[in-house]
Amino acid sequence: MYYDYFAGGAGDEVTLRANEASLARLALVPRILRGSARRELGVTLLGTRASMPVLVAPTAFHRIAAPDGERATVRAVAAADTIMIVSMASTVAVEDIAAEAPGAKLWFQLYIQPDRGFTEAIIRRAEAAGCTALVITVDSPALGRRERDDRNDFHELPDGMRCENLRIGDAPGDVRQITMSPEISWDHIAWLREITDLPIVLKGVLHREDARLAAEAGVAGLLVSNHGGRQLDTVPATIDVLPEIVDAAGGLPVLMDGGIRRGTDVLKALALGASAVALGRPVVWGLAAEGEQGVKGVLERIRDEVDHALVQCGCASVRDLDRSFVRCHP
Ligand SMILES: Cc1cc2nc3c(=O)[nH]c(=O)nc-3n(C[C@H](O)[C@H](O)[C@H](O)COP(=O)(O)O)c2cc1C
Ligand SMILES: CCCCCCC(=O)C(=O)O
Repeated sequence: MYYDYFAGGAGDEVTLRANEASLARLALVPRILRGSARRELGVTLLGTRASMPVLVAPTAFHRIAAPDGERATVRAVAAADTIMIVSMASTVAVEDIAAEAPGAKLWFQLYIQPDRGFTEAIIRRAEAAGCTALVITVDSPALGRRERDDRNDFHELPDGMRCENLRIGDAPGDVRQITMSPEISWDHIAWLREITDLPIVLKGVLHREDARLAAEAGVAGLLVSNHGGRQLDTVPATIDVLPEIVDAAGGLPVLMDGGIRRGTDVLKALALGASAVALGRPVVWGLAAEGEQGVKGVLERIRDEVDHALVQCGCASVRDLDRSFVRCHP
């Protein structure tokens, strides 16, 4: 049941499969004879330095995967010196995640709740915990139809686990439910810009017109995402829309997630204009297999693969990549 929750997607899982399949269809075209002994993998995103262009995407309910849950994840992410986007649906409170690894680089993912006062209170908690950006998930006006969860009747967390960022009191049951609201609009983004100084990233952008509107709305960045194929099934693979979103975004930093499994996938996304990518399920698999060590293993393996793919492509830095490094297989 829990494996299905983490692994699964919406509907027939067409988009879930497409994310990896579209990346696999692209070929890398390396350059030669550009001698350089060392590679620079680091990137600066919205003022936060990450040691590599690979972030940890927000994923819910880590305590289902490992007893320590998000505490183990954040220790591993801090050791890797990259950014963890803490899910609003984490099973450890954002304050406790921050306290577990002082200095960890945290961004906070938010589902805007219909109750603006409650939404604002959550943002204040994220700010006070030291999160340096807000990632607003905008692909969820309703929860995706996840048929694996329906078949397994998985609709509640196990006893003793809650979405701790929605707690409103000390009793075990004093926790609100997350509402995915169809009423969220651009007005809410304007309101968020009024109430917080944190840079805002919109997560779940797939349409180029929305990229243009987002730039107009004054957000700081975009995350091209289809929620790992878990929201509307049959939407495009993220890598397939990335270039047109980059072109429409008016110079905003554009991140991407969905199907990134190898260093070569990271290079393809960067070559097509992403400033960085984020990993969802691979982090959960590392956590479930070996807790903190498992997440460290996933992050160090992908760092090594990015470095190896860069040297093979004749690049000294992730900034050397451009669209000429990628072709679609005939
Ligand atoms: C188990 C699971 C839980 C997720 N929880 C959240 C969440 O709480 N908030 C959110 O914005 N996205 C959530 N996502 C989507 C991820 O942030 C990300 O977009 C996706 O996993 C990337 O695809 P990948 O798993 O192929 O790497 C979740 C994804 C998975 C697999
Ligand atoms: C109604 C609670 C949903 C939790 C959100 C987790 C999530 O985004 C996911 O993809 O699962």
